[in-house]
Amino acid sequence: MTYHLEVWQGMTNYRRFQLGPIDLQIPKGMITAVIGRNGAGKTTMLKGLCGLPPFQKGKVYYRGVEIDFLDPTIRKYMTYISNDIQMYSDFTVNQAIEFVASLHETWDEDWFHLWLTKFKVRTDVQIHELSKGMKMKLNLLFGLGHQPKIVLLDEPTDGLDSISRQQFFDLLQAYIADNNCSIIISTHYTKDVEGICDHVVFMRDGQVTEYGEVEEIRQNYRLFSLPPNEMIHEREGVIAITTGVETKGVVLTELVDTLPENVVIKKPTLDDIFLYVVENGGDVS
Ligand SMILES: Nc1ncnc2c1ncn2[C@@H]1O[C@H](COP(=O)(O)OP(=O)(O)OP(=O)(O)O)[C@@H](O)[C@H]1O
Repeated sequence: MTYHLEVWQGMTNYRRFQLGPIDLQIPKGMITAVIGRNGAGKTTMLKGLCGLPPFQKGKVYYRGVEIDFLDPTIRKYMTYISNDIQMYSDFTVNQAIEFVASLHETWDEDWFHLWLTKFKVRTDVQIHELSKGMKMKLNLLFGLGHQPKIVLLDEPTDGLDSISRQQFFDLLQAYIADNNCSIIISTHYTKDVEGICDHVVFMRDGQVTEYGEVEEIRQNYRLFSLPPNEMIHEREGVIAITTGVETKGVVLTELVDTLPENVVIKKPTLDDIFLYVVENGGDVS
């Protein structure tokens, strides 16, 4: 299978931080969430994938062909959308639209205005007069207006209220359905992307600790809980945290039968897997 976007042995070294080596395959027509705590290396990896800047070592492929990050035409099919919005602050929204549209041959005027109207962004005001949420929505539309095939979004919903967040994801789902593209979203807030993403990449300390289809990963584990006085011994495949209220943890699905009979078993959410496996256990398998 040829994946839409692939990285082999991607590495970046800063003075106090090493990212990778990372191997990843990103499928087409899906949303992939990159989840990790602050400083895990999400931004460094997203930027490496689109060459802003490229990984210091390793190769990135688009539809099976190695990307040459010195080639400016990659900007036609790839976009990196940061949530650090400092754009054209004194322009009116209309002036900014005219400017951004002029930068792209493939700018889709109808699509852009459809979503501008849905998002109710005023166009006659200066950008600095817009609320943070409106700026973030406009920023997203600016990033997608030329209809790129690889969309990298760095913590796109940080600071958005729940309705704006929903609108944001509605747009992304409509976009992916129309464009058959790949969307990669980084976040440190798992609940944000639960139910939205099809694939997930968990990161910790500059490394990818787990990745794959969300449903498959959820099937690999079970969440268990016990009264707090019933301790459970952690061992390979079993991670538990005891609080005053209960002992709770995750277990590899194939080891469920080895737990005490009175455990309550549930299917874990992505958030459970992030908390127990990625952040606490590191590696249960
Ligand atoms: N240009 C740089 N020079 C030196 N160190 C850097 C540089 N950029 C990032 N780092 C370091 O690399 C590490 C990973 O940063 P990165 O921004 O990739 O993490 P992140 O997971 O996106 O974090 P956050 O969720 O806080 O945005 C951090 O320790 C950061 O200080």
